[in-house]
Amino acid sequence: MPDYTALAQRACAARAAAAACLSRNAGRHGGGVSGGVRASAAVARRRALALLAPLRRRLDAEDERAFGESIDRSLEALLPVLGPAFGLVVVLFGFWDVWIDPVPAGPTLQVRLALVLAGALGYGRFPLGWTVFARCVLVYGTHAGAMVAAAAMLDGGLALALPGIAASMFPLALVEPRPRRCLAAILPPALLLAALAAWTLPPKLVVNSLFLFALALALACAVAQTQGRLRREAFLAQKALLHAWRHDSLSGAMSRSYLTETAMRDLILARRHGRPLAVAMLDIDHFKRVNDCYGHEAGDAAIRVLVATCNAAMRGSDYVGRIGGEEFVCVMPETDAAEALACAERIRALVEAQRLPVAGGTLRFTVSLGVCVLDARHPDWDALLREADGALYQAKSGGRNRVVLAAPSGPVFPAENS
Ligand SMILES: Nc1nc2c(ncn2[C@@H]2O[C@H](COP(=O)(O)OP(=O)(O)OP(=O)(O)O)[C@@H](O)[C@H]2O)c(=O)[nH]1
Repeated sequence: MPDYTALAQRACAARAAAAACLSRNAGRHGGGVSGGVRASAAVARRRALALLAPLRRRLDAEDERAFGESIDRSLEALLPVLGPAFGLVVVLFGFWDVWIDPVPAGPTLQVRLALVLAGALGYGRFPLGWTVFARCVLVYGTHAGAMVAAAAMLDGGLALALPGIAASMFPLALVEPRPRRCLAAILPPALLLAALAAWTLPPKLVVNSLFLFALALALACAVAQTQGRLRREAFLAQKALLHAWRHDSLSGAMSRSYLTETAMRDLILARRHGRPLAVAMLDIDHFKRVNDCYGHEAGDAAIRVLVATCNAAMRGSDYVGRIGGEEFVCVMPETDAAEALACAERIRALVEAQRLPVAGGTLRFTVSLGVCVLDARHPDWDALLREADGALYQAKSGGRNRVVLAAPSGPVFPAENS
């Protein structure tokens, strides 16, 4: 029976300690009214952040890095197309200069051409070799800068060209959805615009132009933010799909298709470099009995334990995949027959030593393994697997709970208690 009096006394003491701590903090931060104002500001900030949460889709650090790399890859592919298209538009706007004011149209065309040519260095990876983001800043900065500078050379041209200059921010916001980076690219031509507007336009027009530009900038940032959120969601969905395709949902082992794809690549590499590669095909012994005696949940638990055991017994570069109900294949690159047999025996012994608490008792089970090492007799992955399957069949028919090497004179590891 709990001592309720003692519990109540402890609760009162805890409340008093918390109140003392709060009043100490209030004193430290100015206390009184200003402490209260600060607390409500913090609450308001928390509420605002909660409201904005759907817009601020956050990924963990690893996903954010992979997401950034995917954005960089798409930028890398788009820059050689969008960059020259933007450059062409900037140069063709020379006709607009002629229409607005033919006198300075020659010099404005020279400015446009010079800046576009300078920016063209960033269209491809060469000759600068900069990161794609740095090249994006160079291309956008010079091209938008050319529009700003040429418009400023015309009488009242900056105010007239403002919609065109502002519109150029939106394609950027679509291809670079990370708002800070987007802003970093927009900032240099925006500062140029502010400086030249202040210099060439009457004060009212300066205020008007800057206000409209700020409005367009805010909209472009909102586009980048929304685009970023949508693309992050698409990135996560794609990652989940890929994971589901690559892994068995029950055991976490590789799926059959992903295992085959990965193993075929390793097999080609092993053959090319003359390196050894071994596979072990394994199958739980009398698994039907496990299911019948302890139920399917216990059978599922045995499958998960088997995969965890394989992963624990193998090197980090080895991998295991599920190719059937209770049939698995371990692939061991850079592994010769002796090492593969030792690893397979380790798996067999570890599984045999397991005691799995399940409903209705403690489950013990064993596995049989057929090991095969890649050699000239195996033209492809299927041939290697066929031979490992043959060795597994021998292990089963030889009494189960054992390892057999797929070679006529290959060593066999009989189980101690089989
Ligand atoms: N619990 C569970 N059972 C499965 C799963 N996949 C296949 N099985 C069962 O695995 C059993 C396979 O039995 P068999 O192919 O007859 O082989 P076995 O009883 O292991 O006998 P041997 O392989 O000859 O030792 C069947 O009863 C399947 O229902 C699974 O994901 N979970």
